[in-house]
Amino acid sequence: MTKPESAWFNDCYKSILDTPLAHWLQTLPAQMNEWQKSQKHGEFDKWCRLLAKIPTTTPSSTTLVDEVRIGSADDIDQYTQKKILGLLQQFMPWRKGPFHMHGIHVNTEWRSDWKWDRVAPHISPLKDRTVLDVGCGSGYHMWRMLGCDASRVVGIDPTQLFLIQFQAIKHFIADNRIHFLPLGIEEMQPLNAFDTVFSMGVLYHRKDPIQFLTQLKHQLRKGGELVLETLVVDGDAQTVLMAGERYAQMRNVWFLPSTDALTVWLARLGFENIRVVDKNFTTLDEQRATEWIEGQSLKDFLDPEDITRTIEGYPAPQRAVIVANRK
Ligand SMILES: Nc1ncnc2c1ncn2[C@@H]1O[C@H](C[S@+](CC[C@H]([NH3+])C(=O)[O-])CC(=O)[O-])[C@@H](O)[C@H]1O
Repeated sequence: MTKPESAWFNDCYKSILDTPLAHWLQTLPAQMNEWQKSQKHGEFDKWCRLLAKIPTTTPSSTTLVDEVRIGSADDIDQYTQKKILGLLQQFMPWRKGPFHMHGIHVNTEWRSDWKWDRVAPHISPLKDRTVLDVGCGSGYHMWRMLGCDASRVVGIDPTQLFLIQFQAIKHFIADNRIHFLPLGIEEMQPLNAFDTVFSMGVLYHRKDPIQFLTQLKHQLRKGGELVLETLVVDGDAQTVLMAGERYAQMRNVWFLPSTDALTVWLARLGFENIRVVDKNFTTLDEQRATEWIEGQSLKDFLDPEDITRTIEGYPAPQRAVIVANRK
């Protein structure tokens, strides 16, 4: 029997035939076959069996424009709603959202819609653009990109539970313009093809941020737009914070540049028209513990005496959005 992920990947291949991404087919199918053979998470097949149990419904409406909302509670009976809820709970922790499905509110750790509201006014209209979201998490922002009429949205993220969360949402929205591939950016061939590349919340997780930005550039066509969102610190063009073992309890945080330093990096790497369009301290309302995650959230990672500092004594999380074009 065909594995569910084979069907997902095949749909993706079909949807990029005869598009500016067609040359990806030179490497992608072999790479995903290899992934299936040797990289699948121990729980992956179990998650797929749970996914297959999600009832098929006929949503009365779907909106992706101001929020991600699929159908209403009235479209289904209470038993079906409980069944969907129970299955979605199996895919916890749900970090990026929120999602509304048939009256179920997946109240995620993050209000990712607030980030989108800070980003969206400053970018080129996505209508008819081919878009890549690097480090897409559950795919929340991908749905919002589709809501802006992008012609194709591809998300990559190596965390396999997020692929499952994405497919759980896609179960309710059959749309062949949107695909998630369980890859890290470093595994992608340089496609030089996307009109817009988003990378939100990833740069600080990369040990070599210069290489990372170069990899993002090589996914864009000439003139294409990079939308970069990352943790920053105050300071001049020479200021970059390298955290110690942990930053706000996260182990895998490397470089937090100032926006001026980031602008220098981008200019040196061959970007132009570089604009810092937003800067914002993450609030305790935007990232908080809910019933959809197990464990702690931002409040527990800040100094209880002074929330302008992390528990380790660094400046509290401040995020910037930078938009630039590939020369
Ligand atoms: N090498 C890699 N290549 C691609 N993705 C990666 C890599 N390494 C880690 N990730 C993925 O990058 C995402 C970062 S979260 C941002 C989500 C969304 N964009 C958001 O803006 O809310 C931010 C955070 O929670 O700190 C995770 O989903 C990782 O699996």
